[in-house]
Amino acid sequence: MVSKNKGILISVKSLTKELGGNKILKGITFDVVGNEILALVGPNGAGKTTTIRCLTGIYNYQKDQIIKKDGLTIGVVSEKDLLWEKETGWKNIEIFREYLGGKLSNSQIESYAKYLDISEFLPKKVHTYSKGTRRKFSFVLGLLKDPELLILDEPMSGLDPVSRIKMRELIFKLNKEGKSIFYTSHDLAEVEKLAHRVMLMKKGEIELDNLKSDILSNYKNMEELFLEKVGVHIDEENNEI
Ligand SMILES: Nc1ncnc2c1ncn2[C@@H]1O[C@H](COP(=O)(O)OP(=O)(O)OP(=O)(O)O)[C@@H](O)[C@H]1O
Repeated sequence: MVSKNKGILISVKSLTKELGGNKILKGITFDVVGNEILALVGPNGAGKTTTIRCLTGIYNYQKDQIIKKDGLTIGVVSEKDLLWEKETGWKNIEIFREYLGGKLSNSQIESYAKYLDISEFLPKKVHTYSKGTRRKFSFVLGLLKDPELLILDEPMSGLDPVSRIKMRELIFKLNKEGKSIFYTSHDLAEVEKLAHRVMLMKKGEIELDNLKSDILSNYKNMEELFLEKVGVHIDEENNEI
């Protein structure tokens, strides 16, 4: 059923995180709202994965810095594919279902796998999967709980162009069905196509948080915004390396 709920799913308030004695997140504040595709972009090392690790509970945080809606179900696709290598795809599904709980039936899983062209791999052991197949398989695992919110860390990295288009269409479909998506990406053209709202993070701070439509009324494209916000000027005619 399509939910029109635009309420707040996660409220992040002045979130800080220190790792190895360095302040990685410097008091970031934002909301993840219902029925939205929210993209988090930013240079390498900005703190995107750290933010996701806090949201998904891999890193601890102060209770009042992240407040989740009661009963919120979250499906996660981490930056690294965390899979049982010596087991088959189906066995992985069984294990994750047991540990995380899962609502999806095997036939629903099959249909996602078929759409992403990986159903032939489900009976095979995970260590035989290519990088792209792993990514797609991890995405299917993220759907196991039929979650209200999907948190995806670079879900399309390593995917070929057709697979990217398919995953984008699948994310659109999941969003139309009522799911919210919070994801990180370095592919600004992709973000321009997929996201409703964009947050740009730099050195552990949120530099910009705006609707894509508003951004594109002020900038030629996401790349222009990104370069301005990270403070890079590229002279394309006299570009020296
Ligand atoms: N366990 C750790 N100990 C110390 N520093 C860490 C640790 N994990 C990450 N960092 C540092 O935290 C900063 C943010 O890292 P993070 O992985 O969140 O960035 P990111 O925006 O996801 O980068 P990328 O785009 O490269 O994936 C980096 O400077 C990184 O070196």
